[in-house]
Amino acid sequence: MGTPTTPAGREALDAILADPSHTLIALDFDGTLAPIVENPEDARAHPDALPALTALAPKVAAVAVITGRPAEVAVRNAGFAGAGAKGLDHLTVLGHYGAERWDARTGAVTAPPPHPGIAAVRTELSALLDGQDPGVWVEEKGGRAVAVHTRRATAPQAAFDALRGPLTDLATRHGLIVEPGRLVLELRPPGMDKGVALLDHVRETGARSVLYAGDDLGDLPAFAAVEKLREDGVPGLLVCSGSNEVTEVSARADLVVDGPAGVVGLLRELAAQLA
Ligand SMILES: O=P(O)(O)OC[C@H]1O[C@H](O[C@H]2O[C@H](CO)[C@@H](O)[C@H](O)[C@H]2O)[C@H](O)[C@@H](O)[C@@H]1O
Repeated sequence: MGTPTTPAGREALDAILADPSHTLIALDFDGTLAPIVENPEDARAHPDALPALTALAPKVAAVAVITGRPAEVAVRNAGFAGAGAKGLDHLTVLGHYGAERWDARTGAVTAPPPHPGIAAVRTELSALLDGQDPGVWVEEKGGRAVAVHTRRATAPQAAFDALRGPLTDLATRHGLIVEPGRLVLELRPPGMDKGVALLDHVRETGARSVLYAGDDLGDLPAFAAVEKLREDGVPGLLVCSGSNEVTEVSARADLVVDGPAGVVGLLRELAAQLA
């Protein structure tokens, strides 16, 4: 298992190893548990993710996946609902940045009503994207958000930069926010982020230490939440699933691992050490 490069990270790892039954393991999905691919529908958890999680979950207080995806999409693409997910009864998936929730114990999804701004934005989006590179496309997210992807454009970063301003104006006019990610600009309701979701889940589970792993800008509120928990005396280990697309996350992390394969290796090692 890699060694955290910061004193706070080493303290948190020691706390996790000493008292795993009060540890919350919280993980992002895309880019952290699942390798990045061109088509979001094709994203699947790393093949070793499920075995690693089923080995680790019974040894800790709780495991949560906190994702921008609809909860049921993350559940399906991670393979959490199938027979291979034995031992994951303490697993919760917090979708749409924490606005939605799926619990392994019940298999049910709870969600607030859709924000009316999403339908309004959807009707204006085609005109705004008219004339864009044909590789720019819109992901529908169950009527609760829309994501404009530029990964397939001829010049992905230039398309992202050009669209950011107009999409922000559009979102603002309809009471939404823009969540920038890895070559994606998501228009979604305000009021929830991964930091709020993580703090709520720490309170709910009574966790006394936390590990959070993420790779993207949308994970930074969760990183800030862990930093706040540390100030309040709750040790937290910040893990970056490293990529060459986002540098802000590795700069804030205690431990940088090599993408989803590295995250899964860390989870597996943790499970082995706790045995
Ligand atoms: O919070 P996350 O689990 O990281 O989800 C955030 C967004 O991830 C998805 O997009 C990213 O992954 C795609 C599949 O690998 C990739 O094609 C895209 O470029 C990435 O940005 C997802 O499609 C979005 O809806 C999520 O908001």
